Amino acid sequence: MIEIQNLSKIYKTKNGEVNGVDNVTLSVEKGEIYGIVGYSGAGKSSLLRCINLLERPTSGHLTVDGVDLTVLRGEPLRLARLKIGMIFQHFYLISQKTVYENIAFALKAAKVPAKERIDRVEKLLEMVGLSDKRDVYPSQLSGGQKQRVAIARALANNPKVLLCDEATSALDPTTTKSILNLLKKINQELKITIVLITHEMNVVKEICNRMAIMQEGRVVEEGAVYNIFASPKTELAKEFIASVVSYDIPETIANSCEGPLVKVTFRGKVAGEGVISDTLQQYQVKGNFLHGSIEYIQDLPLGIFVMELKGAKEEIKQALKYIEERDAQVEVLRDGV
Ligand SMILES: Nc1ncnc2c1ncn2[C@@H]1O[C@H](COP(=O)(O)OP(=O)(O)OP(=O)(O)O)[C@@H](O)[C@H]1O
Repeated sequence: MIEIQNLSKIYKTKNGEVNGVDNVTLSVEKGEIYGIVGYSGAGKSSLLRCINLLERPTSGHLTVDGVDLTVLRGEPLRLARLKIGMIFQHFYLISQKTVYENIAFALKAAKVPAKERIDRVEKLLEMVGLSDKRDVYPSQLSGGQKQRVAIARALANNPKVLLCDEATSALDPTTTKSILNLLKKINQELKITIVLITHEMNVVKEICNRMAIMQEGRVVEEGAVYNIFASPKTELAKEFIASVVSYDIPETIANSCEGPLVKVTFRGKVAGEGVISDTLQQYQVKGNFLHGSIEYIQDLPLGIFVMELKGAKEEIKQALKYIEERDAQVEVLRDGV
């Protein structure tokens, strides 16, 4: 649905050139929810804004639904942009207009006849769960409700793609969850492809299928969210994952361990097969659990356990071999003393 090839965005400032996006290549498939994460200044907004040409890329290629947007200008570009909705952290609703008028405004701009507008706005309000707020002004709404109005407005012209710029960053955790559920519903029911940028890894874990991690304008890691959580390659990916699930053992605890410290990772249904208890039953080994959890990413379990193993060296070796044979990943974090 979105093909980005060698895309760069260079800003010219008084103090010289700044590389907002540096030679990024990635593709977003039709119907997926794609997350782009990175710290402040990584280039997320610049990249997102290039997708609908709010920023014109300095070089590179960009197609959305088969259309090369970079060659369009004027009316053809305006029409192509109608197929790309966008929502923002700070909603950007028109304060002097009611909820109804805010949404109808997007339809009016697209020259939808007045009669059709009424029906369409009613449907959109129902979709985002705000039919009862039709005639109130934005100042009378909570942050979550304002974002729902912004989502309805972004969907007004039946876009194929929805771009979300830190859409939940100004919301509390409960409201964030409800907005993420709404985005999931929109993705599934309306088959809209979603690209979101965020600095919160839990947002990506909650709803994205695939993701890219950006740093200094470049994509440093990319792939299925599950795979990145299960085996991150870069230090940056590990840092972002640690902000959601951390398996660090305090130094004092690690130092008091005599046996080897191992991290065992179970992917998918293996997580529920009781591999560790089978191992401890079959071998003369004791396991001292120091950390452990089963996370659910896109409803697929990912189990990670850190434990100290106690027993004879050979017996521990055999036990670890057995765990690996049962399709789990074993990483020895520290040898025993
Ligand atoms: N209009 C602009 N003019 C000059 N430099 C810019 C402009 N917009 C962004 N930049 C620079 O481009 C780089 C990437 O910024 P960008 O806003 O895309 O990052 P970000 O990851 O979205 O960060 P944040 O989460 O803080 O918004 C930064 O160094 C920033 O200072």
